[in-house]
Amino acid sequence: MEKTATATHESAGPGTENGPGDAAIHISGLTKRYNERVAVDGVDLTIHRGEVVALLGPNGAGKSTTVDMILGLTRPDSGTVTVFGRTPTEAIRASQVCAMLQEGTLLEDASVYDIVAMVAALHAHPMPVAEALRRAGVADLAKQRSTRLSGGQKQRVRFAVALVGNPDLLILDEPTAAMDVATRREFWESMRHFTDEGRTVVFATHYLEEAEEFADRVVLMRHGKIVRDGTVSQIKSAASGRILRVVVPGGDLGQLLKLPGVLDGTQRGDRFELKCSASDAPVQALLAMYPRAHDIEIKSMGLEEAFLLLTSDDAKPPTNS
Ligand SMILES: Nc1ncnc2c1ncn2[C@@H]1O[C@H](COP(=O)(O)OP(=O)(O)OP(=O)(O)O)[C@@H](O)[C@H]1O
Repeated sequence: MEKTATATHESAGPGTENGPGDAAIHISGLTKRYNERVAVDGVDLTIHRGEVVALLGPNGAGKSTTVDMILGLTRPDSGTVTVFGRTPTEAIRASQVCAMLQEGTLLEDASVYDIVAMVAALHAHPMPVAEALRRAGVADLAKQRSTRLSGGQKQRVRFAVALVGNPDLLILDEPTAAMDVATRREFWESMRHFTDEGRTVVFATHYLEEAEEFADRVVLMRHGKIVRDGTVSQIKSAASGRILRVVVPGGDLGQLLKLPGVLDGTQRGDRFELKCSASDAPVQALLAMYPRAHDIEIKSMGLEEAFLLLTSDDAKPPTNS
């Protein structure tokens, strides 16, 4: 059976106004160690109702462990998690949260319809099975056995399983990992419909474009800690650098990397792409050293460059979080 977590549309439970009970998720000092390895390291995070939040970070950053603790599937070593003001277990018992996790097998030899219907029966206020199938784009697969589904189809069935509980909060761990481009687009369209209804969604992803397009807020993790938390544009501006593209006849990457304000770079023949600080110094120094440099193009960092910069081991710790 699919690993799911669920709850009802009842009141938020205990908690003060604008406090833990008011939030969809409230995390304080959350820490999890595996032997000597700290997977999640003192995370504080509040996610408000109606927010769509992307958890981003390189492999091993602690995203899945955080998600598992939000769902009560992993017990923290220290710190607390509340979901709508309750413990994760209470929220799950009360059926307010549903999840779509990375692994989790679908019941073998049952039809897609039966799988989703069985999960619906576990919930207090499920949505009609046909609606969950339609929203997840698997209505035409209703009679198929799960063993005969492709990886992307299985992911969509997992999505139907998560949706059928009709949750206020949906948690997704790399939901589109096995989907092709068209399926991914359909998935996010369906998700947009879901969030338009004012529900809260938290998703872990490696796809920066998904975070950019669908998240109100991006929480960037590295080595078990939150290194940035803000809107996509805030994250981009936190990595306040520039990308400098330039043709330098006879240029030498080693020399260019020594110029003031040049952080990193690549070379293809005479073409260079340099990651620079936001000041004018790198360009001035470049032209002083190579007056024949031409075709200079300067642009702000995109989310991908910001992500790489902020999650690299050389990244400076954030000053505002
Ligand atoms: N059950 C476990 N036993 C031992 N170590 C674990 C376990 N689960 C996670 N870890 C370790 O904890 C760290 C965080 O892992 P986690 O899976 O949370 O990261 P992630 O950001 O979700 O990575 P990915 O993007 O690769 O899924 C990693 O170093 C991982 O090896």
